Amino acid sequence: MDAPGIVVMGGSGRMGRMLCDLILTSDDMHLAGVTEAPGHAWAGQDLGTATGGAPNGVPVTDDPISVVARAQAVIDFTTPAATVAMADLCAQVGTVHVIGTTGLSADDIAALDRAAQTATIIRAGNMSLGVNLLTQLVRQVAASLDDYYDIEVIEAHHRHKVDAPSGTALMLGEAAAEGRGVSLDDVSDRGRDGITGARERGAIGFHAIRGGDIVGEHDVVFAADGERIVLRHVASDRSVFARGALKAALWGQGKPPGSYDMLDVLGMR
Ligand SMILES: NC(=O)C1=CN([C@@H]2O[C@H](COP(=O)(O)OP(=O)(O)OC[C@H]3O[C@@H](n4cnc5c(N)ncnc54)[C@H](OP(=O)(O)O)[C@@H]3O)[C@@H](O)[C@H]2O)C=CC1
Ligand SMILES: O=C(O)C1=N[C@H](C(=O)O)C[C@H](O)C1
Repeated sequence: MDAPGIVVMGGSGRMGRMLCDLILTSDDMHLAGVTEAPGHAWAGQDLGTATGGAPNGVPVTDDPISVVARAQAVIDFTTPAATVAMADLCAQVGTVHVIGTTGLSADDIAALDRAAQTATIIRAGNMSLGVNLLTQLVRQVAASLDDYYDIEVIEAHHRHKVDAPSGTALMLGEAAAEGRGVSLDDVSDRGRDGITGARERGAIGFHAIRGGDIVGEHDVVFAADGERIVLRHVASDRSVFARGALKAALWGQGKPPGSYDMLDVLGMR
């Protein structure tokens, strides 16, 4: 069987560039095309030429259907609006949709769930093995401690990041809430400022640092009187996210329609 054809959305983005480079050197898949936002300077060009090299036969387009219908998977690290539109297209043509985009609203997630009735969607706020393992550890620690231990999630990212809390912070917060047997919506306390009053017992706090070129760092703190447990993940290279996404694209081949995440892909459930 031929190696699956992959379409990368937003090939000029930070994650898009990393994904294209990895796929172009992979024996397990080939780069079937790259999509860009309507009117992007690269649209209509060959990817090799657009990136200042020799032509490599990979089309860049702002008309996704022309490449998606002939591919086996789309990898999408873009924006919520672009992701929701692509989920509809993947549902129509039966292409696996791997989603790393964060900052999705409840309405966006509902739209993705509707698309997943006919499409295979794999979505995670963090595609690295390390963070997905960390979610399991956080769930376990939260289940072992009572709410005398205050939980705070602290994340740090580069100055260009547009959403907060990060998708990873929300995954870790969800894991902590699950471990504690509560709903995150009921206990979430985001970005304190001013005269906030004393901390509410049982709250799960979120704090975001933005600066420089930080790739992605997350601490989950369990703080009690007299001791503190800190679970930490540090990403120093975006390839950890890209490799997870490529693994998901291959794993999704032949899977029935539905909503999956990286715990499914990594066999960690
Ligand atoms: N789940 C995970 O493991 C990870 C998730 N992310 C998330 O991925 C997303 C992207 O991150 P990052 O790569 O740093 O961001 P960038 O802004 O560098 O890249 C996003 C790219 O998407 C492009 N784009 C926007 N709209 C469309 C469209 N309709 N069709 C095709 N391309 C489009 C943008 O183009 P233009 O600039 O022209 O608008 C841009 O090139 C964020 O939500 C981030 O949080 C990031 C890393 C890991
Ligand atoms: O925007 C980023 O860069 C990242 N986004 C993801 C998130 O929101 O958690 C994953 C990673 O931390 C990098």
